[in-house]
Amino acid sequence: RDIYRKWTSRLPPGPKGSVLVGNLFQVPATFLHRKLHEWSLKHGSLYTIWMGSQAYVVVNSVQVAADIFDRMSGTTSERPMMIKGRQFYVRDLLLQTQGHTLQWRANRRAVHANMNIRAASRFHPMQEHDAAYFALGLIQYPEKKYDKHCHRFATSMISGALYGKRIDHKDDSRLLHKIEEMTQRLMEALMPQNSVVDTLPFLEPVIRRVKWFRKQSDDWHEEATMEGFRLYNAANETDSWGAITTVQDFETNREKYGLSRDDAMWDTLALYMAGQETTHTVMRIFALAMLHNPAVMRTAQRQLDAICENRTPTFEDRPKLPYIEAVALEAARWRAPVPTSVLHAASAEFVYEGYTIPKDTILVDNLWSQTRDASVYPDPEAFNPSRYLDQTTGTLLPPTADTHLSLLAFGHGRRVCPGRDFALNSVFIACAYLLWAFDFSWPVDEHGNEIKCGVDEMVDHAIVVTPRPFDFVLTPRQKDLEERLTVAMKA
Ligand code: HEM
Repeated sequence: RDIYRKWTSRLPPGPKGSVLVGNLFQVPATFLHRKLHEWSLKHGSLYTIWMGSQAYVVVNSVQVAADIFDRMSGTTSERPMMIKGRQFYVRDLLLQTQGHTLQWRANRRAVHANMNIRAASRFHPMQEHDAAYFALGLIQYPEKKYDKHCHRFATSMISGALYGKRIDHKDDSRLLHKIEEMTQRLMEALMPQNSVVDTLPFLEPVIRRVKWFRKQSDDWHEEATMEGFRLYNAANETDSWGAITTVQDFETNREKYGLSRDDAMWDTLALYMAGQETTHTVMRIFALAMLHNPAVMRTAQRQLDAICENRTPTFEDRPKLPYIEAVALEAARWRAPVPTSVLHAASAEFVYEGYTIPKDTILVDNLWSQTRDASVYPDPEAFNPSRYLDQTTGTLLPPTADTHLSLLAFGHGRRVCPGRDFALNSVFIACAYLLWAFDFSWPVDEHGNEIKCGVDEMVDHAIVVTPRPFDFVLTPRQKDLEERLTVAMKA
């Protein structure tokens, strides 16, 4: 039946696979985006791969993605069944894997109320403070690797906004690691190539019935519920700078949002899981980009020096710092942290360019290929913040209504990342502080050769792909830097 279905399908053609399992054995266990990109060079902007009997339509160009995920979002905003991850691990309680249901809508509304562009600005004082603390930490704790500093910063931001709990440089608490470790286990379970039951769904009733098969997922669920409530119940009212925490808002407005206490707990956990490693990764990509592109670093520093002179940057300076904003946007595009986004699915059959895409087809929003689409990003491998700027005035170009080119790394349609404004605020202010405070350079070996990390030396953490840890030298570029950062933190 499957073979007949494949032969008669009117899906876009793709790489040839074997008759029974399709492309299953051609799909690598890691760096999936590289294989999908390689196929896109041969099969174009839209192609199909088969994992057993499940069709995956891969969307590779900016225009086709805008058509399918934005214009047709009414039918393309479903999430796949993902029996192992969505059903067994999170029991359909986690926002990012939930179906396009009324419950998901209620969750999204509550999250949007907290993280939309205006609401997210209430966290500016906390973010400014923590950016100064980030820069100070790089001076005071030089033995700690840069990636650990980024990790602390990203975790402190999200846990401050959700629970009002910031993370200290000396802190090595559960807050820093526990949720991340659980997210990692979940991400692995969600990767289709790691799930036998998603490739051979007829096994589902057996696995559902036999407790032993479900041990891993049951343990994960129990642990996540416990950790989630531990954090939720201990949350502070504000982030310590006067902004209402997300938990506090949920507790005040739960009824209005249509959430139970369990829903509210899972929503905060969803934000924590989604916001920690992504933001952390962009900060690592930013440093890698500055080290490989010293001319960009100097242009950014010139703009900072002209606007801030020798005081620390603030959010108030943002409209006058378009180049720094563009550096943050380009870091997210250049090495998209979530290169194949989160899988979407079709909730009904639809026709696109003469192809018929049946209900339940999985849709891969291949952000990696889209962010290398040379028709809209000329010379896509170059790290070039100027692509977002008006070449005459140097101001930020208005967003492209059709294709949101400056925000492509955050996905599409109704599922677009609801934390993007909050994330970009964190990244903007941290980039501004680090560029204002330091020059970045590669360390050298005993022969004077630079010890570099290549732009493609990445680690795959399942869903999030991040640069490997690397060393570099930070040279202070301001007089009395430590004192000034300390003063900025107290301001
Ligand atoms: C620079 C950092 C970030 C990047 C690159 C990023 C990227 C993404 C992407 C690609 C998606 C999938 C969108 C889709 O399915 O079309 C997503 C979803 C999501 N993100 Fe982010 N994200 C970032 C930071 C954050 C932060 C800080 C939060 C929380 C405050 C967050 C919360 C979420 C949630 C809850 C979803 C699921 C939305 C849904 O399924 O309806 N993200 N993000």
